[in-house]
Parts: sequence; structure tokens; C-alpha cells
Amino acid sequence: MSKPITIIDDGLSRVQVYSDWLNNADACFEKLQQEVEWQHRKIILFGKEHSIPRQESWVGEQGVGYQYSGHRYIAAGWPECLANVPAQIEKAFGWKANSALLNFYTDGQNSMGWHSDDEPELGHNPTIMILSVGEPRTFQMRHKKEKQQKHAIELAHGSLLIMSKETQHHWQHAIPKRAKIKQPRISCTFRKVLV
Ligand SMILES: O=C(O)CCC(=O)C(=O)O
Ligand SMILES: [Fe+2]
Repeated sequence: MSKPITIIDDGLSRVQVYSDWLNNADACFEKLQQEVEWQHRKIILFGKEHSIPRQESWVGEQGVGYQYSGHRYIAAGWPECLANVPAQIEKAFGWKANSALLNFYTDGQNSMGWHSDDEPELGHNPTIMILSVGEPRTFQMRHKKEKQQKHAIELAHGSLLIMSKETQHHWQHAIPKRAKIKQPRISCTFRKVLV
């Protein structure tokens, strides 16, 4: 395993990236596009219905549930191409995910707004590992209180980004729109939901 690039390591929060982590990233990207049941979730904002600007799927060990934006999702298993990834991650980092939120960004018009992954079912200091395949996209981070503290990280095809320790308390992250990007990207955001 190559050495990670450390983005944040200030004693409280830690963010690291392994730029070329997944061996079979091309095959994984193809299979995820074909195998996953992608959903275009809708949200109500000020009484009006909107489609969120990307597609999603909740996957993982049978029965693991997740609640966000007023919906509850239950995992029905891993897509075949991700089935071995939690064990690979565990071998490398000693941390085992039981689920993942998958995001499909069709092109640079798709995005994700500022947020922290701080849902209560993830526990107090959740580790989140994001595997990226497809078109590289910028992963932005900003400190919640000291707004001048910012980072922008290009997440390459096959890269793994790890957020750990107190990162979700102190930082938010986002995937901004990019008008020039015409190609798709998939992110697999591995999580350990407390069951
Ligand atoms: O697509 C990404 O890299 C970010 C995804 C994310 O932040 C999330 O699913 O919570
Ligand atoms: Fe997130």
C-alpha cells in the first residue's frame, strides 16, 4: 500500500488520502454503473418538490438501516464488486464498515452540498472512508468555526479518502458543481452504522 497524503492532522481531526488504492478500479466503475439500483431521491424544500442533484443507493450487510432527510433505508446486501472491499479495508486499517451510501454524479452538474456525516447512528466519532471511481472530482472541506480554514482535494479514480477522529464535529465537506466536467463519477462512502 502506498503512503497516504495527509490533508488534516491537527490532533482533533484527521483526513488522509490514498491516491491509488483500488486495484480493479476500471472494472468496479463499470459494474457499479450496471449492477446498482440507482435512485433519484426527491426532497421537499419550502413546500416544493426537488430531485437531489445526484443518484444514490444504500448498500451493505443485510438489514443495516440508515435514516436521512426523513427517509429510512435498509441495506439488502453488497453489490458483487464491493463485497470484498470491507474485508480489504479491515485488513489495511483495522476498521470494518457494515454499509455504504453510494453516490452517482452523472457529470459536473451533479453535486453534494456542505454537510458533516454526523447522524447519531454512526456513533460519536465516526470514521468515513470514501472510495472514488470514474471522473476525478474536487472534495472540498471547510472548518465549521474558523471559516478561513479550507481544503480542496482532487479525488482520483481508485482513490480512498479517510476521515477519522473528530473530523465530523469540526469540519464540513462538499462536492461542488464543475461546469466543464462531462463524465460520471461514483463515490462509495463506507460507514459503520451501530446496530
Ligand atoms: O461523493 C463524495 O465524495 C462525497 C460523498 C459524501 O459526502 C457523502 O455521501 O456523505
Ligand atoms: Fe458526507
